[in-house]
Amino acid sequence: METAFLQSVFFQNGILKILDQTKIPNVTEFLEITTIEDAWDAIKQLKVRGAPAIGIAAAYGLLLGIKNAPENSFDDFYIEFKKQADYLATSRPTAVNLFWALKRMDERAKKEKNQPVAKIKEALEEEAHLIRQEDEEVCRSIGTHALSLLKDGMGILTHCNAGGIATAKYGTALAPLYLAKEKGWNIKVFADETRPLLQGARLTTWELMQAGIDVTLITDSMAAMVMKKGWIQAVIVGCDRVAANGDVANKIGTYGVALLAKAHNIPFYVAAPLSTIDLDTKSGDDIPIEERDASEITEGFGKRTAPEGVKVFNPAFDVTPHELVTAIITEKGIIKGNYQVELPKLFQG
Ligand SMILES: CSC[C@H]1O[C@H](OP(=O)(O)O)[C@H](O)[C@@H]1O
Repeated sequence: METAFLQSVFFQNGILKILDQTKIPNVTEFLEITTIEDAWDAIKQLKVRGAPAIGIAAAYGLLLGIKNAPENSFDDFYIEFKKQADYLATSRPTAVNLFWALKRMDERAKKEKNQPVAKIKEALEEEAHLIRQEDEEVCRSIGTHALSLLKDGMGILTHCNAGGIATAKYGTALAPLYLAKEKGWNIKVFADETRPLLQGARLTTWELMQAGIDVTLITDSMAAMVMKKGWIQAVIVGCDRVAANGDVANKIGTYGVALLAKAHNIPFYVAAPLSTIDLDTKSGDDIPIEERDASEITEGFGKRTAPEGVKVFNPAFDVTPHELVTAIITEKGIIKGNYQVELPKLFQG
């Protein structure tokens, strides 16, 4: 039986609706967003999060920003369009889906430039819905390809949340787990809590438990021990940007998990939609890494756990060198070997 998924981001009657992921697992609450400023804030505060979900939210948020854009000429409309798109682009720097979605909306606007502006706005809403719909199909396809790497009874470790709520549906790293469940497999998942924002503890365990999938919560520092105990046969994670050489930016802590997997001779898989592969970024050194507020570490979830004024380093992501990536699982298939050569082939027709 197919898993029932909660849609975490969608657009209805001119309103952007998002599942507020900062409230999970305690409250399942949808926000109704009617301004681009609130869309920007929802992305910044991780109320909507996960690379594909961020791209979808940005496409819908842009519709809110151009609602009252001038309709006398394309040129006047496009000045406002660019201003609003550039504003959304400042919300978070690492997940390339944000920029990929905004670029796709820009290309659609230019394609329709000879239409009356009212029609262009309709076409842009159609494009935003297409981005969401396609992501659903992409994630299901990633799940199907990833499933070929898994076996009934396996132990899987994952980091952060790359589940259905981080995408239009199914997720990326978690997609094969839902398909495995549909096949009646019993895969045992170990979810890193993923400090400091605990996407693993709060979101991944919540998603998998709802689906009846066997999940055990561990602290990030326990990953080495569970691997040493032989409980893990594969690691699968999501990503926020794959560089042209196969270096992968993902939630902070992923690089350490990749090193542990290598040390224990465990395959380390990255689930990546083509919308997260950025051939314009040469290597991981060129991926902008978001740094977030110190309070996420010193008083996470409102409880102070470090002295006032302590120095803090809070990068939201790290980069796993391509040498540690066993395979990149995309909607077009599983990529191994020389990523510099293999990744561009994904985009050739
Ligand atoms: C399916 S993309 C999931 C990816 O995004 C997360 O970052 P954030 O929670 O900050 O949006 C994390 O890196 C996940 O692997």
